[in-house]
Amino acid sequence: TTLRHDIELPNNIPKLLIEKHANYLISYGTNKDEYNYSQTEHMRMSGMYWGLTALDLMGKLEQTNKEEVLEFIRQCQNDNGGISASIQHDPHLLYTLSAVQILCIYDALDVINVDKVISYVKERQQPDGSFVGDQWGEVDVRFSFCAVATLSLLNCLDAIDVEKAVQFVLKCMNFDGGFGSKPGSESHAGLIYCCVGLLSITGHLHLIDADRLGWWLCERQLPSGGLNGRPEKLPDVCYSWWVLSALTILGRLHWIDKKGLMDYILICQDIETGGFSDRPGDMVDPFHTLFGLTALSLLDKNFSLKPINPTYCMPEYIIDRLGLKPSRLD
Ligand SMILES: COc1ccc(S(=O)(=O)N2Cc3cc(-c4ccc(C=O)o4)ccc3N(Cc3cncn3C)C[C@H]2Cc2ccc(O)cc2)cc1
Ligand SMILES: [Zn+2]
Repeated sequence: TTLRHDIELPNNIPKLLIEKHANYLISYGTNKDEYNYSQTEHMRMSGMYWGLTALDLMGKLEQTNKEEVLEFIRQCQNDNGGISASIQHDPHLLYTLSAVQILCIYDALDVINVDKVISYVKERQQPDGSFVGDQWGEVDVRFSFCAVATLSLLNCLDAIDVEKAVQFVLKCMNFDGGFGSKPGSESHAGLIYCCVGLLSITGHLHLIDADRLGWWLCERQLPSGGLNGRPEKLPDVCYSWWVLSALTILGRLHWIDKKGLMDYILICQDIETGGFSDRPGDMVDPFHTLFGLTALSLLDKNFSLKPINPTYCMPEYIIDRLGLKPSRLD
């Protein structure tokens, strides 16, 4: 038998500890001298998006300091329109998307210069349709997703060449039905989410082999119930989100053993501190806390969580308010 990387699950599964997770996220953002907080300055804008989206799903957004967040975002917009992870850092498509997602949740897009964000994103597109993340020029299909998601949230997709952006995504498709970060790169669940999400926004899902990709995604589930991101890897809560959101968009969520995955995710809660970790017993962080909650929201409506939109990883009611209709296969 092939040696499977996996973990053993204990038999008592805790229920979803919403109050603990809300307190963990609120205090993560408030005591700024705490060690972990200082280590994440280089990705602060994304960290804020992860924490605020999780709090909104739990119905706790009114416990956040909206004015402080809006002032921070305003100070992170650079002269070229791009938005950085922290004040005085370099702008990047990753943090421009996180900032726009936060402003959509707070319904406060007026605190930034939207026209300059649009031109910053447009300037990142390359002749082959791909996108670079910032002025250092690294190409990665993750940045294509950031560009398309940002512009669609700003209702301005026509600022870029959508057909060429789609062509580049198709060059990243592999024979296993999955997608890698660049043409020829190995399939990976996180990149599959980015490519499926981009094709969902632009209305090109018919270009995907949904059965072949759906099968590859279901193969991520291990005996522990958890999902990994590539064959032979260990399970990890954040892959629950990358795999489940892609399967939901492809209309094949029912191909997964939902109960097994739910138990795996619930075991990854820290019942003392609140928060979710990648695997049981590891350190929790806001990243895995968001993706544990969004996966549970997709798996079962009976957790007291708001519905999550699988394409944008934002609360469904925000996508509805923006009048956006990302496509899905039924
Ligand atoms: C702890 O080591 C890492 C490694 C990579 C990163 S990352 O920025 O390239 N990134 C996001 C990420 C964030 C965290 C984290 C810790 C504390 C906070 C506070 O907000 O956020 C932790 C991990 C992490 N990773 C790494 C990872 C997650 N599961 C397995 N791994 C190896 C993902 C990584 C890539 C990424 C994914 C989505 C996204 O929107 C942005 C970046 C960050 C920390
Ligand atoms: Zn992870």
